[in-house]
Amino acid sequence: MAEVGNGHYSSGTGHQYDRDKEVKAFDESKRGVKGLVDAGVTKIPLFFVEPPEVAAGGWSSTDDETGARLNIPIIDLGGAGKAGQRREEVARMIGRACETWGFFQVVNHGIEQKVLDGMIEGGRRFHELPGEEKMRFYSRDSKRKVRFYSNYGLYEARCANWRDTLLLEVAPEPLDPHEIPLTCREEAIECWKNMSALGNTLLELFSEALGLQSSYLQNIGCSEGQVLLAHYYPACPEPDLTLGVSKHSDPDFFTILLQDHIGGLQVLHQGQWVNVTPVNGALVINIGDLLQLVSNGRFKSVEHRVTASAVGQRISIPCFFLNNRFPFRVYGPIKELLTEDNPPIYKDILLHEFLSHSRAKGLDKALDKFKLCQ
Ligand SMILES: O=C(O)CCC(=O)C(=O)O
Ligand SMILES: [Fe+2]
Repeated sequence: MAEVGNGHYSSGTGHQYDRDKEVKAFDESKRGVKGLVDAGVTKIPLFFVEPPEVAAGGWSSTDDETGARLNIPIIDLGGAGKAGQRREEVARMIGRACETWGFFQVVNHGIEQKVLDGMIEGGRRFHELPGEEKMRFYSRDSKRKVRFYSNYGLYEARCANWRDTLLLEVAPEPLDPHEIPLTCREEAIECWKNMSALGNTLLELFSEALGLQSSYLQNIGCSEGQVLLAHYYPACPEPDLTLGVSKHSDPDFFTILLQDHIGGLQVLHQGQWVNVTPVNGALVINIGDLLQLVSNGRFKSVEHRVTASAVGQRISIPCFFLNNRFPFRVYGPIKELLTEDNPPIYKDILLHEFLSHSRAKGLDKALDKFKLCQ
């Protein structure tokens, strides 16, 4: 079996494969994975090939021990407003979902369907622009608040993913709307405003579920920074050999994710990959590493991945709640949550320490390094 992901690779045919050179050429084409598909590739480049035990074709299970299909919880936010009748009940349900799954879907979240559909279509229009037009947004410079790229960490990752991304850093500093590509400008602004409001409601519910004042998590800056992405997963000619996103947990406080009807997102639950089945109009919410940290491990930042598919294209729109513009902010387990029976399990850490470790680790779980007892 061929060995991949260690710089130089010697294929079964005996010729030398220069991985670094291929990766660089791919990056410098500035056309992303969509560019490969448009060029008509029928075999994926080797730097996309996951080891066989990792690729999606190798393992997937979605049933519990009774054979019933496992699913992440779906929570109805109707009546969960500030003075709503279901507020307490919903906070409890959310708390349970965050403790057990780290993932749930919400319906009746108050964001109009046309805003969601508009953003999916806006994302699609951007990624389906002619290559030359998209190229001018192509960048890996994290100082740029608007950038198109394929594979965050392309050069560091063991293996590339079958996916392109448009990134918009919408907060904490206001993003000049003129910087956003015209093909999705209005849609992105509308989507972000709505997701930002929903994010604040969720933070209140998370705070209440933890037994804290409603505004606690907002007050410590959990919704200060927001990054809106439009991922594009082209159809893949060899979907069993690669992934749309490798297994990872999100390095933020939490994520709101809009996905289209294609599917492919999977959550690692009790050792099994569970499909996050698309529900029309629903949004997927997941806890990130930083909420796991501040909740002292009570809320779980759960690993997930996206499979590649022969059908497509799939579009997803995550909004990450993370502020990487205040690198010297310190986060650690919230003191009010600690007792003799619940001592801190993590250190207090500087945001930039955590983020640079998380970046260096690529897409693996970074929080473990900051445990007090290793
Ligand atoms: O596209 C998806 O469904 C998930 C993407 C994801 O996990 C991420 O961007 O961190
Ligand atoms: Fe993720």
